[in-house]
Amino acid sequence: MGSDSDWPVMEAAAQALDEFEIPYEVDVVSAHRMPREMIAYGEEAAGRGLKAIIAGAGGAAHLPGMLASVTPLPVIGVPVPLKYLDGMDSLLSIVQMPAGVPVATVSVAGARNAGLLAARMLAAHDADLLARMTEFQQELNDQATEKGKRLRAKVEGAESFGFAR
Ligand SMILES: Nc1c(C(=O)O)ncn1[C@@H]1O[C@H](COP(=O)(O)O)[C@@H](O)[C@H]1O
Repeated sequence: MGSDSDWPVMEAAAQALDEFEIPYEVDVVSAHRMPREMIAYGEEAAGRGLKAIIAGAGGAAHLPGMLASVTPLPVIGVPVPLKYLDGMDSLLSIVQMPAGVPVATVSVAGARNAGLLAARMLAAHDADLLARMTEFQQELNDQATEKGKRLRAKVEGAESFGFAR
């Protein structure tokens, strides 16, 4: 991430990876403030065995795109909302990449989905992880079904006491 101040948002990516027991590293690598280190980080990532990079940054968020330009690994960008502009600045600077240099951009503050997307990328080549991802999706399905059931019971219960829908 561009700064340690992004961690409260980015932590959700780490939590998602924890849930799938995927090892990861966390670091501050700013394109603006430490350009040489950022280039070295990107250039060395694949050789060090990393499989994907989740890059979160706020404001004029050049980090995800710059990393994508120096690594062949998939890069997932997380727009981090700051005090002004509600994250629109970060979203637009991450999502509007020129053709040839892709960054998979998640929603503003969508770090959990960034973690889950990285897990899916790894799962494409890992049968066990793929099975766990399928199980996870089934749990989401079951939870949504349960929510519908609870809501129907509540509304139908209210009606039987004479409340309007
Ligand atoms: N967008 C970038 C980059 C970059 O893109 O290289 N480096 C830092 N930042 C962002 O600046 C914001 C404020 O950082 P500070 O809280 O350290 O002042 C953070 O959201 C960071 O991601």
